[in-house]
Amino acid sequence: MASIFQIEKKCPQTGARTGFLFTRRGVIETPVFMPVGTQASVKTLTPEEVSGLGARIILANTYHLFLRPGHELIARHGGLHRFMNWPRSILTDSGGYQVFSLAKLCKIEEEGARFQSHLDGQEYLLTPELSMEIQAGLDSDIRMVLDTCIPYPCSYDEAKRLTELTHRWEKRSLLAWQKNHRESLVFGITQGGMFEDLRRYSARVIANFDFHGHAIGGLSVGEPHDLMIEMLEASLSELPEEKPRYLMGVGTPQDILEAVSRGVDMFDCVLPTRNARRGTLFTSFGKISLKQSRYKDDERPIDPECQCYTCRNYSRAYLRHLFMAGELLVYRLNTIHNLHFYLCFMEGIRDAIRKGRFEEFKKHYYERKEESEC
Ligand SMILES: O=c1nc[nH]c2cc3[nH]c(NCCN4CCCCC4)nc3cc12
Repeated sequence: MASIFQIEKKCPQTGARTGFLFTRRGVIETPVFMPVGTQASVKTLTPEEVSGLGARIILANTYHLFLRPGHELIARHGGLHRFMNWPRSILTDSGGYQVFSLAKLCKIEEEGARFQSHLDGQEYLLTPELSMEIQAGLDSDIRMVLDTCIPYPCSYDEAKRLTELTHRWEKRSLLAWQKNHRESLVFGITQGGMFEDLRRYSARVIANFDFHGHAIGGLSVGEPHDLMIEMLEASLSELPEEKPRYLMGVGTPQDILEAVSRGVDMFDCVLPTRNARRGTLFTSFGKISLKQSRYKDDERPIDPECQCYTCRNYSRAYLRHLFMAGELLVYRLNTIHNLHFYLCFMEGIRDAIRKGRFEEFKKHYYERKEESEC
């Protein structure tokens, strides 16, 4: 498989590295955070605003778009890029996790995941082949194999059974992709539950298929932070360094920093966008919530060190007023700020690695993280 990933600089003290990921719709600097655009929209922002914040790849969900408006409609309208006016790269998750976390009465069978739509209760069978067909209709640039996301907690035997089923689904996914999807990239997903031996086993099996990149799945599913890191390390230890590693659904700035230190290149998480709509804002000194009355009369920006449009033009008092009044503008202003924070955080990580100062960057982050709120 042609190399679609080029490592630029490695941190001598940790596993952190910068690199470039090449899709047919552009070059992506890594480590990268992918804003989540589940239903063909990064909620409350236009594609121009998302691009203007520096995003070069977003995530969309196969499960949601299959159920509504349907991948065939989107295909008739020229594919997802045309449909949502986003010309840059799109990664589509395959639906396994959403079926596990959203659908009703989900039954995992050898053939696929049988579930009832959370929208209207209609029954579907999502197979590896159908998942690839949907992602082809969406015409996404990076397509994820169909996997089962193993719940937490889960017994060893059940985790082993679901991991081996996932491996069979991934083989079928890859065969389906090889048949008529070669214009895109295809990533495998490791599982293994919270068992170190299964994590290593799954990573070895997935690494032996011929994927462009490897995702670490089944984490950030409610497990303690330390267990997530332990399972991440076990998975990474068996994945080839020369291919991109993608930690699915992660995460907080701290989780991202710890995962970058261990050699993860790609991230996605709803936190910046979802928290924005809940009035929770990320800052260089921790998080603040507009629900707190202390901001009622506070003329300062969310974060005095932030240069985003929101921080250059609006006060905490104004944003809190909008939030308490239910004014829709606040969802946009908060999302602009939180996505700017995450994308700037990633640029800071890349810059620090390139300058050989990643350890210093990490130390500075932890020093500031618990600063008393300003
Ligand atoms: O194992 C997975 N396979 C396919 N997609 C996934 C997506 C995932 N997303 C997460 N976690 C998302 C956690 N997120 C944190 C912020 C609040 C909402 C939930 N784990 C995942 C595992 C998988």
